[in-house]
Amino acid sequence: MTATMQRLENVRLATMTGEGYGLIDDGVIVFDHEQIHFAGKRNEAPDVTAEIIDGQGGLVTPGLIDCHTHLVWAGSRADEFAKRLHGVSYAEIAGQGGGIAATVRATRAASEHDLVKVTTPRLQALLREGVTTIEIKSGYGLSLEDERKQLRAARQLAELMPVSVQTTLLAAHAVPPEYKDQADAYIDTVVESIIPTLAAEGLADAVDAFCESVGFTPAQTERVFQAAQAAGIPVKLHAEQLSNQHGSALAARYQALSCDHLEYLDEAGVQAMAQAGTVAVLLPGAFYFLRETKQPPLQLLRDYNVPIAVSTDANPGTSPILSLQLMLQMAATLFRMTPEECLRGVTVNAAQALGLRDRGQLVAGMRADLCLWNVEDPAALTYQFGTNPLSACWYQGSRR
Ligand SMILES: O=C(O)CC[C@@H]1NC(=O)NC1=O
Ligand SMILES: [Fe+3]
Repeated sequence: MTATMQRLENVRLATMTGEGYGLIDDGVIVFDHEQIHFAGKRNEAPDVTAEIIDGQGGLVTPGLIDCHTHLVWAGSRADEFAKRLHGVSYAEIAGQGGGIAATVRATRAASEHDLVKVTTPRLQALLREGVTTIEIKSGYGLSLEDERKQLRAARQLAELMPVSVQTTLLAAHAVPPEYKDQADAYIDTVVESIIPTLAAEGLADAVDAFCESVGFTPAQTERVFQAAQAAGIPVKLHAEQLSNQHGSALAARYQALSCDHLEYLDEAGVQAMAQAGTVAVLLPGAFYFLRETKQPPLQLLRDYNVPIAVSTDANPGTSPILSLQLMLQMAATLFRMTPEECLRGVTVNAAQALGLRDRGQLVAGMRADLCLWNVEDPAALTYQFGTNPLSACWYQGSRR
């Protein structure tokens, strides 16, 4: 134990251990910059010299984890949003050079510094709501130089702000304009150059792909997985978002950390994910923004004990949403997840979706990333939105 020991008391702990909240009333949590040293009942707490913090009867959870974002991008698609509401179709907008291509053009034109600058307020919005770990994907560069630029910007944000960033290389997000109608040739570049080069530079903690009728085929996706495997990097997948490409079963064969979206996931895919220990990441923001109607198979995921995470999918096209607390509410209201499942979805299960075992629960030995909330019932974190009940947040034992 160190001189900077802190003892947060007079709180209720949502440890996120076991199946539900793992609640402990009249709790105490003892921590420093290195780790949590004790989380449990006051009468079992160690007698150590520490700075005492009165939690005033609030609720303590692990720091929140947003495990699926495209947070680094330049430009805006607000104009497309307006056009759609004026009756212009997606196809017309794409034909006018809109969609992901518009964000690719703007991101390619931005410098690494520009990307850090425009992403900072987005990240600040998420930190204000208690996010202490975030995953940030590339995927708007679609060339070695521009994918590198996005991932370097993501790494810089972790240096500049009190948050842990996991990067994901999503070069297989879309076919860039210079490879129009040559998807296989672009995948050649992705697997032969972009993945091995950026893996060697330590810029990618995971590799992802968009396996979809409007994205890449399962065969092209598998080539991406094989390149990631050769580079020793785990994979995840945008899967079954708009149709059933059986991408989840493919990802499970590569022990994917997670499969994400999953509105069109079938039982074979659920079974494969369960056997591989792959996490299901549900993205209610994109479901809502696209006015999707096909629900992810929540009961099947429960029946097969597939861990379920929830995330913002923050991106300029299908989920321009910078509130993880709103995702808790939407996951409950739109997908009918229970409040316990929702909170587990942004803590312990979100950590597993990123392959992280040192966070997401209030357990001795884990990181001291903590949120103190001005609520009594943990369900209030899922029930309400538009108000931020966060009283205090500690990142690696330091109050933010
Ligand atoms: O429209 C965008 O900018 C990204 C869309 C986003 N990417 C993906 O693979 N699925 C999505 O919903
Ligand atoms: Fe996404």
